[in-house]
Amino acid sequence: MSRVLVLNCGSSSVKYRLLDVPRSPEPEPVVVASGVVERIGEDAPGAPRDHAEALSAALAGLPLDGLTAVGHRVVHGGLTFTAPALVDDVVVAAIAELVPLAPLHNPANLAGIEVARALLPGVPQVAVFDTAFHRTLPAAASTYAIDAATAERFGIHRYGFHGTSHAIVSRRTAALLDRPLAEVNTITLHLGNGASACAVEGGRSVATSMGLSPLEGLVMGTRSGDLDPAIIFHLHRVAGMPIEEIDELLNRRSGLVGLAGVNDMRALLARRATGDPAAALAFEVYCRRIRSYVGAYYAELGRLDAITFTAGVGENAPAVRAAALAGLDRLGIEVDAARNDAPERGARVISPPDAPVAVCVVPTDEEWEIASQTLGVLAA
Ligand SMILES: Nc1ncnc2c1ncn2[C@@H]1O[C@H](COP(=O)(O)OP(=O)(O)O)[C@@H](O)[C@H]1O
Ligand SMILES: CC(=O)OP(=O)(O)O
Ligand SMILES: [Mg+2]
Repeated sequence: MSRVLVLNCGSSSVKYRLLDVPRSPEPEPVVVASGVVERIGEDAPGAPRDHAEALSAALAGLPLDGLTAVGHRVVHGGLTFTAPALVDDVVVAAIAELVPLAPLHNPANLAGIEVARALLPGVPQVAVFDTAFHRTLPAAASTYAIDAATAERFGIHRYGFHGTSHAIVSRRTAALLDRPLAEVNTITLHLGNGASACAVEGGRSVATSMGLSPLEGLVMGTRSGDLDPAIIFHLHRVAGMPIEEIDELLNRRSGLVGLAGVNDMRALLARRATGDPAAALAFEVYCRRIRSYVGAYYAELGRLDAITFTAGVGENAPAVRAAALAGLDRLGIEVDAARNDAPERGARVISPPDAPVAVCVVPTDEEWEIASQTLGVLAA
């Protein structure tokens, strides 16, 4: 039995989960404790001042005796990290060097690592990167068509994110269909606050919608996803917006919140149900973008066995699943209304029985994937 603490440190929150993992062959982890400390750095009574205070609060009272390891979610591993890494000073320095590529995410991840090292001396710490799963992208998929020397010099490259989720969800899709992973081609749709699509060919990521940063691709709660880069020049030159303000606009005031004033899909669906035209349009833009990626990745894969929805929206919003895949029956993609609307929670198929493409809902479990990769590093 191993006990692993998984930490996902965001800019204003720390999510933690303590897992007991029995020995193989088929380890089913037991969640000992889990929770979230929010509002870090907010100027409010009771809000933790910084990550150190938040993490101390989270760890207080947890049964950490005999802890085997701490697994950290680190969003950006650049090209440096193709696999999870045992944390030492060299790894910390390498993650710090990647901060300019993920200014919203990596500093918080790094703070979590530093604080956990200080609070839990002697416990091995492992960094598990969102980007690592996508290091299998073929060059043609990871290369932006800009001046090659400039791209090389400044690390302009499609890195991809949500890799732990796309990895575990594509594996669980193959298991759900009772087929070997190596034979299954899947499009995984991770629709949470951040959202990304991934084409997975026999377990390997071959295309993904997030790129240099987690801003590209699908429409998200507060992020725009894809847009014409000239919009940025226009806002700068014509609207006179400083670059920092445009960054903030596209990352925090766009997507669903920009279009309809709410970033939460539940709130958006409630507004749409009242006939709010802005909410209806935001929903259409959100679902249409997903459909475009499904079409593109189907073409990329050539043969498609499954489309899998996951994360908060993907697992819980039948209306999004139905609308995103509407009109694709000529491609063998169909959603069965009764199956889609059934209030089930586990991994399940929602397409009609003999459909050529299995449409699935598979709950993600990034924490379990991080714990399992963490133990993998220690075993290596
Ligand atoms: N029952 C539901 N119906 C529709 N959307 C939901 C439901 N439950 C959660 N969501 C949405 O899931 C999103 C959060 O997804 P989650 O995967 O938890 O995000 P995070 O990226 O923070 O891990 C929110 O937009 C929320 O509205
Ligand atoms: C990379 C990313 O977008 O992460 P999240 O969905 O947690 O914001
Ligand atoms: Mg998430």
